[in-house]
Amino acid sequence: MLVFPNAKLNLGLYVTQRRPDGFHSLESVFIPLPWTDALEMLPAAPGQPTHITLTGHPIPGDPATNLCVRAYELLQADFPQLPPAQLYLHKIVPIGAGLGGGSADAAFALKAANDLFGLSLSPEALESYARRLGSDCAFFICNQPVLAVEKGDVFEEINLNLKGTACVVVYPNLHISTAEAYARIVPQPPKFPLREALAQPMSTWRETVSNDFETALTPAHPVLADIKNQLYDAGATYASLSGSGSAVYGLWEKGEPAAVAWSAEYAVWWGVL
Ligand SMILES: C[C@@](CO)(OP(=O)(O)O)[C@H](O)COP(=O)(O)OP(=O)(O)OC[C@H]1O[C@@H](n2ccc(N)nc2=O)[C@H](O)[C@@H]1O
Ligand SMILES: Nc1ncnc2c1ncn2[C@@H]1O[C@H](COP(=O)(O)OP(=O)(O)O)[C@@H](O)[C@H]1O
Repeated sequence: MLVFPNAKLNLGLYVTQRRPDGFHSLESVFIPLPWTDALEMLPAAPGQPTHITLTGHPIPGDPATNLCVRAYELLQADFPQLPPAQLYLHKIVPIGAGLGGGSADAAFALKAANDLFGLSLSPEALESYARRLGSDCAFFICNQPVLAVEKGDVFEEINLNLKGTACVVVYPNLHISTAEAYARIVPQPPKFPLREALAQPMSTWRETVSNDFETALTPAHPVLADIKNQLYDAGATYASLSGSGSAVYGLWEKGEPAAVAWSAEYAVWWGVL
């Protein structure tokens, strides 16, 4: 079974509270971004253990602890009938970019195992496995725009239609660890409630929708502000850091992005949402 785990963008991100478990409560709207990896899952050859073959961007860490393998093993613990699996992951989405790529791979591995081996798990059951793998992993089970609260793993519906919006995402080849990014934040309530702000025309978001990580990380990484300014110069209606960075995106409510000569060291995706 071949699936294409997609990235996500955060529209607004407010870190509101430090929780007793050391994690943080947040408020953010997650939307799917059609920048994808490719993940294939099939039963392993007879006598072979579960194994992952990795191509594309190198992924830090031991392949045996790759999030796709961990997702599969989590299901195997509850469904001993699952055979060893052979996984192939071609990594395209930048890592440590605030695009949730690793979480997407894990969520799509859960969904692929469910379909391939007929486990008949509901979306809610898959979400509870996903929550055990990462805070933003559960989003990728239903993979539609939501207002995320708590640890980013509890969702409220939001009426937001960005279909047809042009989008440019720029990753400046800067790996920012999510844990370190959270450590730089002083939690506080949002200045403008996110749901209400996003209900207004996109042209107002520049003044009302922000990302606490962008404020905290830009002084140490001025390249983030440079990219954002270039996106606005190219006509973006709204531009922001995604998640804990370092990818910065622009959205065009109408029209097309003007051409920008991005550094050859950057990874750039553009398309329509
Ligand atoms: C910041 C966000 C916003 O969408 O996205 P990314 O920038 O990673 O894409 C997410 O909260 C990232 O979620 P995820 O990447 O799944 O984080 P996890 O693996 O669960 O946690 C990594 C580390 O981030 C911190 N963490 C994460 C989530 C949260 N609500 N509070 C936290 O304090 C903890 O220090 C944790 O050890
Ligand atoms: N399949 C995977 N793809 C990406 N990262 C993975 C994967 N499996 C494990 N990881 C680990 O997860 C970390 C965070 O990855 P990622 O989800 O891309 O970050 P972010 O959500 O900040 O963009 C990486 O540094 C890597 O060590």
